[in-house]
Amino acid sequence: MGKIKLSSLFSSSSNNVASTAEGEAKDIKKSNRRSFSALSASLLGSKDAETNGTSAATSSKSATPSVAPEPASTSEMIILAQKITRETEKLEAYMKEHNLPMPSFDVDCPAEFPKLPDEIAQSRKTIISATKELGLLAHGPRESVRWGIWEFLDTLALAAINHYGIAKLVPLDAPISLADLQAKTPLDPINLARLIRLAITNKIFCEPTPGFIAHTAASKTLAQDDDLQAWVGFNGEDILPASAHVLQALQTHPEATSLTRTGFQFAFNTVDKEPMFVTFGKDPNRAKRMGKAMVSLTGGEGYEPSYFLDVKKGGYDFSDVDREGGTLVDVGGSHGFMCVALADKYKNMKFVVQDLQKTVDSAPKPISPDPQVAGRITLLAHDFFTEQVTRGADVYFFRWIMHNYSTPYAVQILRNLIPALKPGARIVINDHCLFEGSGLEEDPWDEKVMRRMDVVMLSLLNAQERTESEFRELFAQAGEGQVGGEFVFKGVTRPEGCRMSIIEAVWQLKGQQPQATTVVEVKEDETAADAVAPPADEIKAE
Ligand SMILES: C[S@@+](CC[C@H](N)C(=O)[O-])C[C@H]1O[C@@H](n2cnc3c(N)ncnc32)[C@H](O)[C@@H]1O
Repeated sequence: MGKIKLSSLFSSSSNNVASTAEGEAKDIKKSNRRSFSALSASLLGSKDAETNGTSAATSSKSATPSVAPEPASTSEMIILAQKITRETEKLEAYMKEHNLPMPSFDVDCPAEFPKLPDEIAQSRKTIISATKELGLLAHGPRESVRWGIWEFLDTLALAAINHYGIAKLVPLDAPISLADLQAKTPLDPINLARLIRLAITNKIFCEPTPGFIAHTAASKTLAQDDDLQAWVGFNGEDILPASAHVLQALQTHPEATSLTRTGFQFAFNTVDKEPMFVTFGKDPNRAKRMGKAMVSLTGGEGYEPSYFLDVKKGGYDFSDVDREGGTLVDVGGSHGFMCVALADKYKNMKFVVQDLQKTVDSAPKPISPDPQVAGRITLLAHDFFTEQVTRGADVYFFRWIMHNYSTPYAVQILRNLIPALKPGARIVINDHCLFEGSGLEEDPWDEKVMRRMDVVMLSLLNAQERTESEFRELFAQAGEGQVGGEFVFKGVTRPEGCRMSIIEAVWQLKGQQPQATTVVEVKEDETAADAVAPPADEIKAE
C-alpha cells in the first residue's frame, strides 16, 4: 500500500465538514486558534477502528468492525484479553522464528525491538493499546481517574533519578546497597530510596533483596544512552515545570498565542521577557540538553527521516524536481541532515539549508563526506520571520517547524515566502497531522503520543499540532489579501508506519494552472553571514 490520503479516509460527509468548517472559520476570523475537532467528531462518525489496531469494542459503539463481531454476550474485557492473546502469540511466534530475544525486564534484554515487518509491528502496537484499555476497564472509572492524575509523580521520580545520574552509579553487573549508592549522591537515604522505589514500580531498577538495588533493562538503557538521559532531563526539568504552570498561563492570557506567555515563562519567571529558545540560547548546557533530547526523539520509532524518503511506502517523490535540477530550501533545516539524505538519493537537485546564524555556524563542515552531495548543499543563515531570500526555488520544506508556532506566527512564516515564490512552487510541511475529532482512525498509541506532543507544544510555546483543516486554514490565512497569487492546498499524506504527515500546498497565479519552471536565483551564498536580520525574538503578528 502506498500513501494514505487522510481526507480519503473520511466519509462523504467530510466535504460538508470542510465547507461547514470553512464557513465557521470565516465567522471567527478574529480567533487566533481554530479547531474544527469537535464539529468534525460529531459529523464524521467513527471509522473502522479495527484496521488501525484500535479496539472497536471500546472505541465506539458505532464502529464497524472489519472482522466478524464477537458474540454480544462477550464482555469488552474478554474481547480485549483475547485480542491481547492473539496479537502476543503472533509477536512471540515471529520472535521465535527469527531467533530474537523475547522482551523481558531482565538487565540483558536489548534496549529496543528489532525492526519488525508491518504486520508484526501492528500486533505490537495493538498489544500496547489493548493492555492500556484493559487496565482502565479493570480499574473502573473512579479509580482510573483517581490514580491516573498521579502519573506526574512517576515523571518526577524519573526526573530526579536522572538529575542525580543514579542509573550510572548502579553497577551493571551486581546489586549495590542503598547505603553505598547514597554515599555517591548528595541525596539523603530516605529520599534516594523513595525515588528509586517509585521508579521500581515502572520496572526501572529492581530490588532483588531488601536494601539492594540492581538494574533492569530500562535502567541500564538509561545509564548507557546519553540522548535518552537528555530526553528525560528536558522533559523532567523543562517541560514538567512548564506544564505545571499552563493553568496559570491560561488564566492570565487565555488567548494562548504568545511565545512569551506560556507555562514555560511562568515556570521560569520570564513572562513577557523572552521565548523559550532565547532562554536556552543563554544557557549552553540547557540548549545542548534540548538538542540531544531532539536527537533521541527524532531517531525514535515512527520519526526516522527514512520515512520521508521511501517513496514506495508513501514518502515524498522528488524525481520530477530532480530531473530538472531543481532546488529545495529546507527552512529551519538545522544542520541539514534531511538535505544530506535527500541529496544522497537525488543526484541532480540542489539544496539550501536555512537556519539561524548560530546553528549554521555550528553545522558540520563539510556537511557530507561525499563531495557530490556536499557540493549541492548551501548553508544559509536566514530568519524565517523575515522575507524569504532564496527566490524562485521549486520546494520550500518545513520539518518540525509549524508545530512550534501558534497560528499568527505560522501564518507569518508562510507569508514571508510569498515574495520569493514562483508559480508552481511547492510548500511541503513535514509535521504531525492530527485526525479530526478524538482520533478514532488513529492507532491509539500514536494518538496518545501526538496528543501529548500537542500539549507539550502548548506548555512551551503556546503552539500546537494541527489537523488537515487547520493546515488548510493556515494556508488560506497566509494567502488572504494577495492579488497576484494564491496557495492551493493539495492535501495530506502519511508514509506507512510514520507518525509524521506530509502536508502540501502549491503557489499559483490566481485563476491559472500551476506552471513548472526551474529558474533559481539564490540571492545570498553561505559566506553572506552579515545578510541575516537579527533573529526575531518575538514577532508582532497579533
Ligand atoms: C524543531 S527544530 C527542526 C529542525 C529540523 N527541521 C528537523 O527536522 O529536525 C527547529 C529549527 O528551527 C530553527 N529556528 C528557530 N527559529 C528560527 C528562525 N526564526 N529562523 C530560522 N530558523 C529558526 C532552530 O534553530 C531549529 O533548527
